[in-house]
Amino acid sequence: MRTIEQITIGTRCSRLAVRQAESVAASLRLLFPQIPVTLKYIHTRGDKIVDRPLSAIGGKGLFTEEIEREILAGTIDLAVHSLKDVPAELPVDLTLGAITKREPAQDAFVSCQYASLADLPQGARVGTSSLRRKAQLLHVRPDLDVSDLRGNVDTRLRRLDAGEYAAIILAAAGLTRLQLADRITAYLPADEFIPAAGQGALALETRAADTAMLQLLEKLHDSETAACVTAERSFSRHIGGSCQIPAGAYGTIQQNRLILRAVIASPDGRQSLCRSLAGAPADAEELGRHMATQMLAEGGSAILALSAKGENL
Ligand SMILES: NCc1[nH]cc(CCC(=O)O)c1CC(=O)O
Repeated sequence: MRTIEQITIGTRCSRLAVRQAESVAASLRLLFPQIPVTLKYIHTRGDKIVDRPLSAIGGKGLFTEEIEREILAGTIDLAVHSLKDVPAELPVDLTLGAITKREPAQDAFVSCQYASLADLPQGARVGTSSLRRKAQLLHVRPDLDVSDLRGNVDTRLRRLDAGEYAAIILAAAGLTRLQLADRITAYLPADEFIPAAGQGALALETRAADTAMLQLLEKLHDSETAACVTAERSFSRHIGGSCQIPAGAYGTIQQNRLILRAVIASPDGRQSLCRSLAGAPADAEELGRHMATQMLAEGGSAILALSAKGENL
């Protein structure tokens, strides 16, 4: 097994990505003071596309491909990703060496004028580009004018502040990590606004054969978070989920039981199928698969077909 003499972490250039990579670098330096840790900034395809909704572009791994290529080439050792942005299937020679302890996974309602979703006037404009958020918003408030909002967190907040939207929806975790938690007007309840699989957790991706690195990363691994996100990602994978589809999954651990909630919705929010299942944390993968099979059979397939046809978009 090689001795690790230095660690190069690859990161996207957005303020959130850099903040996340820096926090992992700081943890590594604390745990292994003798190992120098440096960051390498990498532009991804997803970063270059700012004018169209991601759901219209398609292609998995928009934010990860270039970075993965560098891990495989050995120009970086490690990538720090928002787990939510990591496709369900990884390239064969790569693995997630650690899942760090999750921040609150909920979506945040952010507004300059209104205290909550319920306070929004009829027909108010709400910004988000996520099909899942759009469907969930329309499910409870069909009157809303949900319109596209892309860009990094700062850009989205700036557009809200400029008055383009009555409110926007963002992951609470991103705001918290950027020390912008004071911008969170309200947390959307996770049982009604089921977050995206992996939301709020960070994944450390590395070479599957790099046993020395994997051993070192174990120290950053949070097994409760890992069980939850394993179930969530298993669900997504088994429904064939991507950001093209309004679906969400959220696991929590209560008294040593893994509770998985999931949603499959139509893009217009009119149909929304929600289920909750419990199982042992050790069976997380199986729990996600079981949830997917059950929901697809109970009408999920028909709802997904609406997304595939692009109906009601
Ligand atoms: N899709 C972009 C993205 N990827 C991860 C986060 C937030 C941080 C996280 O979920 O860990 C965000 C921004 C958002 O959804 O508001």
